[in-house]
Amino acid sequence: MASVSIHPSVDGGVKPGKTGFAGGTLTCHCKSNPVEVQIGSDCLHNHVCGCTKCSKPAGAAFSMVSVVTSDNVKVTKNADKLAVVDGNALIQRHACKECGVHMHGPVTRANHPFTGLSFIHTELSGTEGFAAPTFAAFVSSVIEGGTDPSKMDGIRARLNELGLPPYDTLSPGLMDYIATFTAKANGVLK
Ligand SMILES: N[C@@H](CCC(=O)N[C@@H](CSCO)C(=O)NCC(=O)O)C(=O)O
Ligand SMILES: [Zn+2]
Ligand SMILES: [Zn+2]
Repeated sequence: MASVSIHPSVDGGVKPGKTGFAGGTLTCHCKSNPVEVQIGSDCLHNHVCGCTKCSKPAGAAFSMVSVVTSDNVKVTKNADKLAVVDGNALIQRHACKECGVHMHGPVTRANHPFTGLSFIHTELSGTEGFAAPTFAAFVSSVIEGGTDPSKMDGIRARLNELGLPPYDTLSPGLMDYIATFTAKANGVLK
């Protein structure tokens, strides 16, 4: 079963984060003049994501992605190498123009439940300690990325084995958070 590569950071088992971890520096894959992004806090809601938009390491079926508040994200080196992948997307993924790695993805859209958060890939940090992923999101979306549908049972079984419950959107907690935000915005809930 371990033959399915979910993501290199979890394929050998999910490693727990360090309590009180205060952040680290994310570095892109360029051999010279890499982009550096300082993260000033631990991450929240870390998960593996099967969607086609998040950047996945070569050979991996999933990305690993989490959020921090955007005030905890600072591009400290080679900011000129960054470009927004899709200006129309909710998550403004800033990728290195040379190596293609997604370095940070702020959400700035008005009146969205994720506004003020930035999506990051903590495996780009040389320092271990960021909070571990706790679930798998957009699992069925790996088919959109080219995975044979016949592999889905094995992929979901492997995710369960790793302790990453598979969902086809976000986790129930995050979906409830989004629905609560929408209900309040519509005046249905106080
Ligand atoms: N089936 C689509 C799903 C893409 C999608 O909605 N991705 C989510 C999760 S990304 C991290 O959890 C999302 O919120 N996207 C917003 C955005 O990408 O701006 C597919 O696979 O493409
Ligand atoms: Zn790069
Ligand atoms: Zn995604």
